[in-house]
Amino acid sequence: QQKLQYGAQYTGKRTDAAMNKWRSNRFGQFIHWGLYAIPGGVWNGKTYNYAAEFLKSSAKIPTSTWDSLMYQFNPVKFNAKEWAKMAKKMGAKYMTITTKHHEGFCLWPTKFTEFNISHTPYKKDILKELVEAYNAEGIDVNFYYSVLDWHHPDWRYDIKSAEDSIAFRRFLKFAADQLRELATNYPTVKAFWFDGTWDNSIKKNGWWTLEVEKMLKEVRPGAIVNSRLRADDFGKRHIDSNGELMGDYESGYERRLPNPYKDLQVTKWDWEACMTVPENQWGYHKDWSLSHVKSPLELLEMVVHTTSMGGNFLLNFGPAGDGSIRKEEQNIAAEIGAWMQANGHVIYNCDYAGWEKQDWGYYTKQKGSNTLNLVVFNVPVSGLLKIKAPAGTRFKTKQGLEEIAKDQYLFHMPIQLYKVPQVIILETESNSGSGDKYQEAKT
Ligand SMILES: C[C@@H]1N[C@@H](C(=O)NCc2ccccc2)[C@H](O)[C@@H]1O
Repeated sequence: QQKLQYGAQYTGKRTDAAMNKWRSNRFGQFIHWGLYAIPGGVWNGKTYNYAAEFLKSSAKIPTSTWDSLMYQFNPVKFNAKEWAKMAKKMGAKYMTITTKHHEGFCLWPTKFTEFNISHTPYKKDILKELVEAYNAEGIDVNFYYSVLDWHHPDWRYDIKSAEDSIAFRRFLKFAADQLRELATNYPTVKAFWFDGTWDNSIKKNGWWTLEVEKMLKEVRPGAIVNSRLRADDFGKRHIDSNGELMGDYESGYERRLPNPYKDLQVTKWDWEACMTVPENQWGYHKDWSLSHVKSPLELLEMVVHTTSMGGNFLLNFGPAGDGSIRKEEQNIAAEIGAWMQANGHVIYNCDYAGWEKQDWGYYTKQKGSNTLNLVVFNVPVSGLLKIKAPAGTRFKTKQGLEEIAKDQYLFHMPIQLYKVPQVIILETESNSGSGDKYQEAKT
């Protein structure tokens, strides 16, 4: 253990009301929307199959050319209330919006750069419209903010000279000013999702990442920041040089989930996974035939998988440049929403149950309750669900449950065709403790 000035500020999970609400939300909608949605992955008639929000670099477009897209940004089909209603129907409890992505274009009328929504034909404060529409639906709003900024002249990937460090100090002040502006002008914001913090320039300025965390929590008490913002005294990111998680939740799972057998360490802290519908498209891409597009059921399984390991799941939508939501995304929202409508009680305010995962699916548990939720994705041909209970567990539920050995059970599922994941709720005795019926075989 060494004394760190810019390391983790506390250990263990936050248990204040703001963090408890963030944790209980479990399922959120990510929205990537910016100038990149206008070309949608196509430039001069050529389709680029890289992530659409990287078109500027994949098509080697000069900054001045890219930035002039601002004068075309006029989403005539944008309707914040419609987006919010769709998210509500999907069962999202929070929404994270890209206030500024790597391109540097700001969705709010910031004082600190002209490269913002007020200089587009649309003019109005899109961020304000979204925050109000989503909050009106009872959905919390969080802000994604990319520190990496391809537009700003003082951005540096590394600090190699005195000039670099003078320019980058100006840049860090610019970014801190924008973040203070966001925390001040949109007072219902709940959390800040930092991205674009992997470069050496940031790793060499860990002090700034802590200063931003402190400032945001001062301006907006209860505010939540992700581990991706943070670098410590030695440039260590997410986890400090003493092995402690920095920020309020771990944000390393991007387009991948922790293994439910091998990565159980994640159940010890708060974490969030973010996921694209295609293989790797966050911004709107015109051509989704270029990769696998995940089905509603594939995505729903990820939601349940994440809850079963005590994490939040942030599912990405990439609205088109005109403000419309593509049909695949509308369909996902409707299908996931239908299941969440009937079964949200096994997701919201649920957590890791501590039971050994089985092939048929996932366990979740309502905090402090004696009910155990089984969410079945893979119905065995036998119809028998294997359950290995913690030592001495006693079930209140008898229906369908067959004890076959010490702490080993089979749950009998009715043999039928299942088209959606099945939820089975088992009741355990509150003080399930010692005493067992079958002796271990002597082998
Ligand atoms: C949450 C996602 N993070 C962004 C991302 O993948 N950035 C990675 C990256 C950006 C720039 C150079 C190399 C790698 C994506 O554009 C999404 O915003």
